[in-house]
Amino acid sequence: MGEGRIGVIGGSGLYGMEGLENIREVEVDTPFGAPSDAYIMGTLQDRELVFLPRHGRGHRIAPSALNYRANIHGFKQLGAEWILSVSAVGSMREDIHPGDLVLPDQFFDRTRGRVSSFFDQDVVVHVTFADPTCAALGQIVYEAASKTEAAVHAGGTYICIEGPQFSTRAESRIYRQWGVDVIGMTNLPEARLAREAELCYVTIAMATDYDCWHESADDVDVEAILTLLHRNAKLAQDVIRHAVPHIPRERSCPCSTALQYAIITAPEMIPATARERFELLLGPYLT
Ligand SMILES: CSC[C@H]1O[C@H](OP(=O)(O)O)[C@H](O)[C@@H]1O
Ligand SMILES: Nc1ncnc2[nH]cnc12
Repeated sequence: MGEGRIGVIGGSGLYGMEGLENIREVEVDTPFGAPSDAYIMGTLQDRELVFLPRHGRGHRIAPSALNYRANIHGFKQLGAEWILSVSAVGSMREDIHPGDLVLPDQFFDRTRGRVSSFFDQDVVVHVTFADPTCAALGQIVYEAASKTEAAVHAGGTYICIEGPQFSTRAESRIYRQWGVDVIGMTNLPEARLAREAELCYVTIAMATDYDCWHESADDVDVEAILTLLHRNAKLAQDVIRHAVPHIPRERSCPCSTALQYAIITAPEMIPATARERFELLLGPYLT
């Protein structure tokens, strides 16, 4: 049983969480290396919140260089069970306007060789990932987002590109033909690792631009994204504030038992070193 804490990952433009009380900064070490920064812990409406700026304070780490495993393992160590992941995304649909909120429920992988599993040696684990986000948490976030002034789009496919460059026009047009809804560079490895860590994961995506497919909008650039995000960082925090009181302290969704039937390696073949490395994740299943 976890401690019912709520994790928040701040993306581009969101490097802190206002309104937290009893704030402390916690450095975490993991078997997978160092997270992006110290975690900020505090209480919000009587719930314990754990905040991490994905790219580190000052936005120092590029999407391909992020240690996604360390970031997610750190949340798990600190007792987070739910993760609200805030991200800037490009809109791939005319009716998703810059400034709108999108709650993607599918991902499509266009990254190359990112480390996206904890289980890289000694233990083989295959988690179910057909529905990569937590439906229960998604519903709570949808209701919370609907209380803000922003237009909210429930569901959709987030295509995760390698970056750090934005897409070419040809890529952008082809992605649209594939039927994706938003584009970003960070959320798929996080969602995979959150599932392996049995954490509930939901993306709160903030559309900042029309990438480069749109005939009358400007091609995406960082300046435009950051202008919108600084204006709208409060919006993401409002969604979180509305969601927090409705997030249950106990979970009954399938995310919480994702590893139950996923470990295929014979237990007697798992060496002591691996048992130690994966203790936090596999401990309950390897007794
Ligand atoms: C600042 S533009 C590109 C950058 O923004 C998104 O970041 P995040 O997902 O952390 O909000 C996108 O994925 C890129 O990393
Ligand atoms: N157009 C875009 N492509 C990739 N990541 C983004 N983040 C925000 N806008 C983006």
